Amino acid sequence: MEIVVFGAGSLGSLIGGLLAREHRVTFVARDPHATEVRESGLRVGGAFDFRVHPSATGDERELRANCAIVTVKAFQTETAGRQLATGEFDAVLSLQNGMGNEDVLADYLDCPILAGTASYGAVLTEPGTVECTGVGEIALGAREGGDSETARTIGEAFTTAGIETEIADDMPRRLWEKLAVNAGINPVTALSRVENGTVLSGDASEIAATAARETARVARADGVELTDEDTVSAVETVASATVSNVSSMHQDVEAGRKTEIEAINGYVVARGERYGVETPVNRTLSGLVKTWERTNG
Ligand SMILES: NC(=O)C1=CN([C@@H]2O[C@H](COP(=O)(O)OP(=O)(O)OC[C@H]3O[C@@H](n4cnc5c(N)ncnc54)[C@H](OP(=O)(O)O)[C@@H]3O)[C@@H](O)[C@H]2O)C=CC1
Ligand SMILES: CC(C)(CO)C(=O)C(=O)O
Repeated sequence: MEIVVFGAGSLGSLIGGLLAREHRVTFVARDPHATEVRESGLRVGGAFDFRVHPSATGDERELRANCAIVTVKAFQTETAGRQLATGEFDAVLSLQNGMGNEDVLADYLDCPILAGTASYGAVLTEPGTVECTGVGEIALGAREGGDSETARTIGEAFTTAGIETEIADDMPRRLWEKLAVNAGINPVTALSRVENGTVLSGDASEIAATAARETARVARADGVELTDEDTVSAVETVASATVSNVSSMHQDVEAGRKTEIEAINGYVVARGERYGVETPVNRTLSGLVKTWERTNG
């Protein structure tokens, strides 16, 4: 299969590297990473140890492939959609965190847009080298839920490349559950500068659980079956499985980078307003992170 990875940073380089063992993969990446991959290949370390040689370009326009995988940060999705619209793809799959990415892509693209979640951990440690910090799985399917032939085809391509992949007919519920996990863990760990395991006890646990319960309430107002108990236990399961992880938002604030707060807690607040669901903890967390962004990001 011909696959384009649009935004080959940490996650995109890992997933693209795994796929390149079986498929023809092109990275759309920034320099110096793109040049290093083009000239010397990509080393995948951490939980893996191999080198592959995908194509790599910084030229985002007029690309063609069976599938484009979008792995830019949520606030870069609109640019990705605009650039991908200059090319031709049978399908586009978002593996990003946060909500609304698929809708933004659908605004620009005519092909089927698939939703996905990734529980792999990845860090681009230097140009040409990505470390897998946690082997997880990919779930992908139709963004509106239900069966999808396109999702099955792309899922098979992932599986052939040795990626643990589930074809899911309930992506809206999965996206909301992942959103609840991120809404609970990410801002709490970022604002307190603690590892994920800290949200398993004390005040941090209560704040994360409340943010997750608020998210579940908004999800239900949006027509998705998600219980408070399921979301709180999802937060606990992920925090337990990633005890020593530095969450992506914590990494962003440490590095002085813009965060994905708008697509995570900001989305919960905005959707809550639409349905008349109160989300005071998400509003507070979102407001604090945005205040930090305005003054430091
Ligand atoms: N890393 C992980 O372990 C996981 C990440 N995710 C999610 O995946 C998404 C990506 O995360 P992550 O990989 O960590 O982020 P990164 O910032 O490492 O990767 C995105 C990359 O895309 C590049 N990029 C953005 N726009 C363009 C463009 N127009 N052309 C070329 N390159 C571009 C960025 O460059 P620049 O920074 O210069 O803009 C960056 O190198 C996020 O939504 C994240 O929440 C989900 C699960 C796990
Ligand atoms: C699951 C979690 C919280 C793992 O750190 C994550 O997705 C993130 O850091 O963005």
